[in-house]
Amino acid sequence: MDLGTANTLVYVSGKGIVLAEPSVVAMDQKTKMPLAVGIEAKKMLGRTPGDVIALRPLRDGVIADFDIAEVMLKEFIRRANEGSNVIRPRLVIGIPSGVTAVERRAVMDAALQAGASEVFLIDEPIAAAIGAGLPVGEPTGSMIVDIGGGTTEVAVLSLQGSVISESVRIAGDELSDSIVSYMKKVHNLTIGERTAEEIKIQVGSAYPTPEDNDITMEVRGLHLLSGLPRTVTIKGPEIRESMSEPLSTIVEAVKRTLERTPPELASDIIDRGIMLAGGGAHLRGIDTLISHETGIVTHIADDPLTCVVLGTGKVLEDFKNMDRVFSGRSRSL
Ligand SMILES: Nc1ncnc2c1ncn2[C@@H]1O[C@H](COP(=O)(O)OP(=O)(O)OP(=O)(O)O)[C@@H](O)[C@H]1O
Repeated sequence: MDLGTANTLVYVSGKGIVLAEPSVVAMDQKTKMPLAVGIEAKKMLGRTPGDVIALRPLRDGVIADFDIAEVMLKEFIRRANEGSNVIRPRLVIGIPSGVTAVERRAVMDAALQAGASEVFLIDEPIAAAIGAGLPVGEPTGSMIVDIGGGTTEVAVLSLQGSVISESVRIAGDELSDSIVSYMKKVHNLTIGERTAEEIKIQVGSAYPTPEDNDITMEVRGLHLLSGLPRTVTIKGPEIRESMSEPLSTIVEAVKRTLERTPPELASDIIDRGIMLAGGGAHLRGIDTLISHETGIVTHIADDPLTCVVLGTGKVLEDFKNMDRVFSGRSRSL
């Protein structure tokens, strides 16, 4: 399972990826009953009546609301397990490398309470690198940059382990938040997080291109001064500019990791290049920006959003040979 801030994906041994849903739960505030989990709940974000709330139980890659996370995990495990005769499955979960022991424990406890028989944790950068097809098991350096919703994970890996790694709690969510602030400050327009994400995906970019100025989008929101709905047309370059701060934090994390990399592994990375994974790798021009700032060729994984779950899946399928990759393990029930 890739238990992500933005999306949760589940891979079942022998079947492949069986579930990919937003990490969102809609609850009835009065009865405390879940009304929807996943895609249906995401549609409700920012659009709920008074007694319904749509929540994201994870923030910055870690569990922010334990009870809601448990509800979500229970439902996803149920859906992934439908039609199978396994009652309490064994679970491998990818989590950010920078989390504390308490945060790791919270993930294991939530998964056990949600129905898992045993839980293994794997650091997301290792899972992402395995999923992206990097030769993680060999004595050669590979660099992975996984830009998710809540965290950006940068790691240099060799022999199934992470030699140097850095996890910053700045990723796709902060890029969207910067757009919300920019729209408020410059266009006097209040927009929700879903609209900001749409802007980021449709017109956002990390590096200038000649066609940038032609990319426009009509954005609807509430005008701050009149208090009424208003439509504003925005252009690519202003949105890129609005995201410059979180983008430079991501680039700095990559540079710092490179500076700390032992020379032999650095030479492997120059040969192989940097691999980008996570939904943020889809941001237009992010590969060019990182390549320009580091001087190292940067590739985007084939399907960045599925790298972590594919990596956990490969570990699950080859459990005996991959036991060194786990960073945590619960006692079996
Ligand atoms: N085309 C796109 N352009 C820019 N950003 C995108 C695009 N598609 C998805 N994203 C962003 O990718 C992020 C989600 O990525 P992903 O599913 O890898 O994160 P996650 O695993 O849930 O998060 P984390 O690993 O931090 O817990 C979101 O912020 C989303 O807005």
